[in-house]
Amino acid sequence: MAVALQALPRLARAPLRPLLRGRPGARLASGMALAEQARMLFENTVGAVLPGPMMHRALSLDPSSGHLKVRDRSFQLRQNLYLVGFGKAVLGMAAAAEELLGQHLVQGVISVPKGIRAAVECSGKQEMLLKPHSRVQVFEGAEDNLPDRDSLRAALAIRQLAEGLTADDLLLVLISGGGSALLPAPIPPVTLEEKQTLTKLLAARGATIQELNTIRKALSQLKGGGLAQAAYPAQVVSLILSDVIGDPVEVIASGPTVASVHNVQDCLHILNRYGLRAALPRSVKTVLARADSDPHGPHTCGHVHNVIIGSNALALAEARRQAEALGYRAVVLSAAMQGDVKSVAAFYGLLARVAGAHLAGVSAGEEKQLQEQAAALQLPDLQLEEALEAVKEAGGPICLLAGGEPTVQLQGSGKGGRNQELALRVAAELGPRPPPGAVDVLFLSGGTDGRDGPTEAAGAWVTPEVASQAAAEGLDVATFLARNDSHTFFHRLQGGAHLLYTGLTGTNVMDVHFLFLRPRG
Ligand SMILES: Nc1ncnc2c1ncn2[C@@H]1O[C@H](COP(=O)(O)OP(=O)(O)OP(=O)(O)O)[C@@H](O)[C@H]1O
Ligand SMILES: O=C(O)[C@H](O)CO
Repeated sequence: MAVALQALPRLARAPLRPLLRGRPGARLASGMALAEQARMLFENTVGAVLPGPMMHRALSLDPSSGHLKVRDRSFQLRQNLYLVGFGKAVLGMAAAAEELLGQHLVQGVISVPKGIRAAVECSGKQEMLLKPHSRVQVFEGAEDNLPDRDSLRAALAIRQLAEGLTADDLLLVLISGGGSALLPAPIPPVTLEEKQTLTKLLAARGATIQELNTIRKALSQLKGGGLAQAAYPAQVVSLILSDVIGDPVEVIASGPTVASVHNVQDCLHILNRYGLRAALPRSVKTVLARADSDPHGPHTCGHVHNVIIGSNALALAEARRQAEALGYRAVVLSAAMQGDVKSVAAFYGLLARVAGAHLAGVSAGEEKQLQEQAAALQLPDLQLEEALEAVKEAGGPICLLAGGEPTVQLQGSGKGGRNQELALRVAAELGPRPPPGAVDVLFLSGGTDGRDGPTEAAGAWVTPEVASQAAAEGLDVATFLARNDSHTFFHRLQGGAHLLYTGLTGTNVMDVHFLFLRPRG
């Protein structure tokens, strides 16, 4: 455990070090333990997508004129700024907004996860906390990512603030993943309990986030553009930290400032698909029937400016820059890694062997199989050819980067998360069939929010040797995988040395995967 815990103070207490900026050089790559580099790269990648740096990148204020620039748009501030927010990363986003724009801020309300202020305080990240006499009211709720009474109170306070605005006002809306559960405002007669039950059932039956949020929008006063409509005629600027593949603004936190394009038929199809249509509560049927004959049609959002300020792609771009500074040839493979964790692990196993063979200068017999495996994953942005070309050209240290959110079909009752499970499955792929030649290989998978499933770890890293090291300690990889017990496995292996511990990071742009290959000697 000692080794694993060493990582904690680095991320939790100190500002992240700009990692060896500037001069690349193979000397760096070879002089430093691979595991230490991987761990540092993860920490620094997360550090680049913390709410503060992203808000500073997106916003700038001219203090003399009061002009607020949000990317390419300009807004006049004159003590007319209001703020609302909901999501797992919103506390830090609000703190940065207060720091930047505080003198113009009249009032704010945010809805954030239960316990987040205590966790942030505990980790010493003062910059993610609001000022002592802040004008922003904070509600904590949605334990276990489900809407509850506390988040309902927050949603009502947010709606009230929005409805009181005039054409002279500017509403800043801070949005991040987890926002749907933190902004529940069911359309009567649907009750909070009914919404909770329906959300749970859809999620448990495997509905995608797109499907889940289509239903949430249809039953909500604020989702699907409802918040933007409540704020009209004020101008609305939404700053969005994406936790959904492809960064679709209408899906992230159920798009409260984006007009919904779905109709009742879409909802009924989804409910049918998951066998829920017949058992719908009467209230839900009433609201859906009403929406069908709504004379106002969908919300209009012409007064809204939606801006994505952070995403998985941004994290990967930073990881690539930092890996290059360490002397690696770095390539981003995909920011849309999804699909069953078993297929994703098989892909990484094959990729490591093919890339390793190229580096070792031996023939890569499995290249066709790799291409088939990649095609089966259907990743829209996969840069496989580019990556393999880079490996062939580089002939030296390589770092392949990807991100997204694979899915785990839970079968056992063990303790784990999708990152630890992916890492362990990659270890199982590489153990019996490691890459050929004298090449060191390391694979890391980590959740940028710092919490992988219901565990305290953010993820884990593995090498092809993990399976045999585990066997020497009496741990059988296949047995732990069959129980979905990856966390217990890594916790026991070498005293937890392969686990990543960062604590709650205060951000969330899905997961990142790093594959390092380094010729030995
Ligand atoms: N024992 C386990 N082994 C592997 N994966 C697990 C296990 N238990 C839960 N999970 C996975 O963890 C995920 C839920 O955890 P988590 O809260 O980190 O993800 P999330 O709800 O997608 O939130 P976020 O997007 O903010 O990370 C689910 O995808 C679930 O399948
Ligand atoms: O809150 C939500 O809807 C999910 O985290 C996706 O953004």
